[in-house]
Amino acid sequence: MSLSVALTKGRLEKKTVAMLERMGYGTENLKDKGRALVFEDTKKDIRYFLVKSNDVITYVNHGVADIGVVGKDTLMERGNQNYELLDLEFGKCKFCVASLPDQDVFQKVGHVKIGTKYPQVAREYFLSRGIDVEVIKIDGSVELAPILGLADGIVDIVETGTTLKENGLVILEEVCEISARVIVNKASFKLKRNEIMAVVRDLESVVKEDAHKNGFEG
Ligand SMILES: Nc1ncnc2c1ncn2[C@@H]1O[C@H](COP(=O)(O)OP(=O)(O)OP(=O)(O)O)[C@@H](O)[C@H]1O
Ligand SMILES: O=P(O)(O)OC[C@H]1O[C@H](OP(=O)(O)OP(=O)(O)O)[C@H](O)[C@@H]1O
Repeated sequence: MSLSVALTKGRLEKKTVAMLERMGYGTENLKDKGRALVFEDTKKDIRYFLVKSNDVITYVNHGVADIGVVGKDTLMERGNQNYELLDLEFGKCKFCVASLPDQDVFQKVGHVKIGTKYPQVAREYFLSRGIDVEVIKIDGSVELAPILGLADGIVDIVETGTTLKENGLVILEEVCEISARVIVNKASFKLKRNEIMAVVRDLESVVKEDAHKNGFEG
């Protein structure tokens, strides 16, 4: 049975395609893509869609894609109704709470205002800390919010730390680690278990090879 796979375009795209290539899959169409959005694997009975991260989850939720590759950040924000079968160990970054150095939101009396692209994650984190929070949804350049006084602090993704540093913000707490994950629609997993597991095992063998190379194993 053929498989449909939704891939996150943008930051995760290159590494995902490189991984498929190392698995011996036919990635020519994905690499030479022009403006196309659907790509047939030239060796396997698989078609790929390249979409934004939130849409990966939507396509997998609806079973239009059997498998999805998406960041843990997006899964945490949306909530996951699919199986999360594998950590691909790339696209690594962290969710952090940050602020200006003299505005530690964890020391503030009364409610704190947090600017973020991830309102659900921010709300849950502050509630778990027993802090009364007002979350302000921002679509980008989140670091501006405390600088301009829109919020006391932010919850955002930190990779190298450069954006925080260049804007004079500091990390107050690390919320959790993020990386790219493989999700599978539950009904698809019943109907196409063998085909899906073959892909997941191929992905896993590349992940393990890298872990071995990096000296994290054996
Ligand atoms: N420095 C980083 N900033 C943001 N995301 C990162 C970073 N490093 C890795 N990632 C991962 O890459 C995924 C895709 O990020 P990308 O910026 O391409 O798309 P996006 O978050 O949907 O943003 P946009 O709305 O601008 O398309 C994120 O969901 C996250 O898992
Ligand atoms: O720690 P760093 O390596 O500096 O990366 C983190 C930055 O990258 C992301 O922003 P993005 O580039 O997606 O732009 P955006 O602000 O428009 O979301 C994220 O929201 C941080 O601002």
